[in-house]
Amino acid sequence: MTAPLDPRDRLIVALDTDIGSAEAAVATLGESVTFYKIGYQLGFAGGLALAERLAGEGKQVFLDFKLHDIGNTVEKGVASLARLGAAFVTVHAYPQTMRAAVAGRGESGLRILAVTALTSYDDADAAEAGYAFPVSELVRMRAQQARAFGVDGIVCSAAEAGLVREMAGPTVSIVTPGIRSAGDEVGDQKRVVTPADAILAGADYLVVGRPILGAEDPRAAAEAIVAQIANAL
Ligand SMILES: O=C(O)c1cc(=O)[nH]c(=O)n1[C@@H]1O[C@H](COP(=O)(O)O)[C@@H](O)[C@H]1O
Repeated sequence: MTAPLDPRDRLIVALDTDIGSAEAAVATLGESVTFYKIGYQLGFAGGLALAERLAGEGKQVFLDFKLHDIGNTVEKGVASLARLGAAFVTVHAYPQTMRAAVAGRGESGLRILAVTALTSYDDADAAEAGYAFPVSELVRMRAQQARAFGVDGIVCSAAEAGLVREMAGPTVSIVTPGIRSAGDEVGDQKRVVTPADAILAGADYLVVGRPILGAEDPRAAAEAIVAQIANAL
């Protein structure tokens, strides 16, 4: 297991918002959050500078760009991202892409996370995308390949965390979005799990966006999730 010991460091808050709201959220969340995710919405609108600033201030940063392209482009792109000081970057879990990303990160310290099957997909969505087997099979196959290519972590639903641990081995980080507490709006997520159940299933990190940023008191919402993580450990 590579998981950090402090329950607080296992919560990754997804800053899916504009730059002004992201800066306000970071100020409001203060010491309650140590790890932030910057994806398409913020990354393409000033978020890279914020990523560098947060990393410089001692926060952990996860760049969620879900890269997928020809090997040369992925390798060079990851090498460029490695200079920003982030802890994680996502790529889609295709063999060429995973190999290239691992080559591109080199010894930089940036860790490659392979996205197996998006948490907004269920078996019907997988069938619509042309897969003749259930989502869990896709996750199983991709986790096994990720291990073979030396990928550092796996993104999946916590519903598959046990399966991923079995396939990907003891040292890979398991990162789980699709986290919802009882009563939360599910939105477009389909494979959702509560914070406590995600930890009990073996997740190392929980990615949470709207349930925190959309809460009346985001700091209290973050603290409540950290408490649920701590209780489940
Ligand atoms: O790579 C991700 O972070 C990711 C993978 C996945 O399968 N599902 C998923 O929801 N995510 C991201 O996790 C975050 C979840 O946000 P909320 O649904 O608002 O909690 C979003 O930023 C998604 O882009």
